[in-house]
Amino acid sequence: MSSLRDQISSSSPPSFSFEAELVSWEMPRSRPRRSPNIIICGTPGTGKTSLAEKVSELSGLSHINLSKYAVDNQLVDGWDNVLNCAVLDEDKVLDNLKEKFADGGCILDYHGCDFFPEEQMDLVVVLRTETSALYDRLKARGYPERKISNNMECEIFQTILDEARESYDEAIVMELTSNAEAEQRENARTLHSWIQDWIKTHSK
Ligand SMILES: Nc1ncnc2c1ncn2[C@@H]1O[C@H](COP(=O)(O)OP(=O)(O)OP(=O)(O)O)[C@@H](O)[C@H]1O
Repeated sequence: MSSLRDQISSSSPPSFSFEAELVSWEMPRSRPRRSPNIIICGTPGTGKTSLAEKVSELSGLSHINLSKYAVDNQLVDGWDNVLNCAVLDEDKVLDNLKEKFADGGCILDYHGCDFFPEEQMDLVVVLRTETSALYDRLKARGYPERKISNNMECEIFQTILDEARESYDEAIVMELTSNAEAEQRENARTLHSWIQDWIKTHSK
């Protein structure tokens, strides 16, 4: 009498195959975003917050002023005495924002951009401002000379633009000039129509 093992090994294959079972089981994927996530970055004073507010008004996406958000939600890791601003605890920030990023529809405004996960970002906007206009804006804020010159150097050496290009696929990095108010309105319209196109394309 044949053993159970023999019976199993000699029996014809079952009607389903193990391979087919495996193929039908997919890796869990992050849920698709219904709206894009956008970072607006650039040297302090280039107009990130004011542009993000305008785009948020036009598009309905939610604006997160990251420096303020991090302070309000205790996601900071000290104070930078040179730049005179809070130092973010990047891990805490990412952990705090991961659900929002997964849903999509965030317009983040922050001077840097390199620590956001590339797969969660759809567009990285880098604002650029001529040095004379930037100097006037920073001076009007009453910033100390050291802070002004640090920020001016950052803009002259296009530090943030390089950071964006090194951290993300260049196809999603958009450089926009932000020297005059008319330009800011134009930038807001450009980003609004980019968002509408993105939503149309991704809802098909
Ligand atoms: N394109 C522009 N033309 C003229 N003025 C502008 C423009 N963009 C911003 N401003 C003005 O410059 C100042 C700084 O703008 P804003 O606070 O938006 O800059 P920011 O990049 O967010 O700065 P920070 O990083 O320090 O928060 C504001 O008074 C704003 O009205």
